[in-house]
Amino acid sequence: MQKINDVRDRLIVALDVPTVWDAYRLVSTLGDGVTFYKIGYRLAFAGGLDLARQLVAEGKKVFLDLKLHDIGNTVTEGVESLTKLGVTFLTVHAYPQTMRGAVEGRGDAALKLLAVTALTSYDDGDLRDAGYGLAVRDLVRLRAEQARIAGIDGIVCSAAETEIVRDVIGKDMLIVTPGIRPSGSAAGDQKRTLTPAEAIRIGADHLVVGRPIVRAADPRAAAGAVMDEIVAAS
Ligand SMILES: O=c1ccn([C@@H]2O[C@H](COP(=O)(O)O)[C@@H](O)[C@H]2O)c(=O)[nH]1
Repeated sequence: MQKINDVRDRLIVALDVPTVWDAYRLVSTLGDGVTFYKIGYRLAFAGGLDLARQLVAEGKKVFLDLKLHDIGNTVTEGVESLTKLGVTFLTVHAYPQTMRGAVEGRGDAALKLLAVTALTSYDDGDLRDAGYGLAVRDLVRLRAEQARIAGIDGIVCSAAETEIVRDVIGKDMLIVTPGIRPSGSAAGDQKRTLTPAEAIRIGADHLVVGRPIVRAADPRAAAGAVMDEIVAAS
């Protein structure tokens, strides 16, 4: 069982902002209440890797959401480079070759690899459009099983699939869930959403929240409200 010692680590705020300066301002606004940040494409391509190093040096945890996917050797070499950043989580797409390459590249480093099963903005129709013959739940189940076999540390899925995934991966792997929407907040492009309380109650380990906090009129209050829900449901 992966133990989360500090309940604050269960909330991961997605730093989906245009510049490193915006990111710093947000981190400073959120203060000690938020300990874990996700850096995705927007910021990674705008100085976000240096920011990741800096946040780690300041004692924050960082989830690098790069969703790597390439031939195995290239993934291995990319992951080897990323182990030097000191971040906690890195995502790869849950394709068997990709995951095996990532595990090889990670080697003995402390970095935890997360496999993205089916993006939370997808429903069964989107999967059909992309050429898949499986429903979301079946694809998530298959990929979670392949991730376990490949030696991956955790699964990214909608919290709605937590029970299916837990059944396949057992207690020793993590379940990290984007697509979290506090009640009343806009879903945006997310199609498979749950509230923070629902996600925690059903057994998700970490919740990723972006726009409901980042775009809130008062991000600190929004993050505080999500954290209160997490604590109450834990
Ligand atoms: O399946 C996935 C994988 C990653 N994400 C990322 O999480 C955040 C969610 O942001 P919101 O603003 O709360 O929707 C975003 O950075 C995505 O790239 C995901 O949503 N779904």
